[in-house]
Amino acid sequence: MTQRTLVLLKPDAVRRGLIGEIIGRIERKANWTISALELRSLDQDTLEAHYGEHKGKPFYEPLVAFMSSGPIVALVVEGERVIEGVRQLAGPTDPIAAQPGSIRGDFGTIVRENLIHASDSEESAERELKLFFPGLV
Ligand SMILES: Nc1ncnc2c1ncn2[C@@H]1O[C@@H]2COP(=O)(O)O[C@H]2[C@H]1O
Repeated sequence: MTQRTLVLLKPDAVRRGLIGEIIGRIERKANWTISALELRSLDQDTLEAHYGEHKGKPFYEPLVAFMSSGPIVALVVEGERVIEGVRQLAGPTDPIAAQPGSIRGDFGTIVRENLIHASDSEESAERELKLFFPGLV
């Protein structure tokens, strides 16, 4: 089942010099392809659209502030079962609960600053890819 997913390397990953480390882990999985990649800063509209489901939750405002605190790297990754696969590489949301060996488990301690976002379903991937890479066919 070939899929596409949106991956974001969050501002903490960029600040800490972990772009290569994290992208390397994605590249080393067999048969996946990075088909788009961009370093950019996120505006408020994009963040509101991306995190709309969390609006009103206590962590929403600090999350949006964090995500606009520096550049992120946005990637499109394609391949067999890539949606589930990248989320396995990332580990669970809370880096302390994440297994060592996963990206969050190896590098994170803070729930908000958990290094990486990856679409959680085909529906989310479709919506998020349109938002971040509107020119994608
Ligand atoms: N309880 C929480 N406290 C702080 N940040 C959170 C909490 N739950 C989720 N988040 C952040 O909200 C983000 C939602 O998208 P992600 O799963 O990529 O990563 C999540 C964390 O960065």
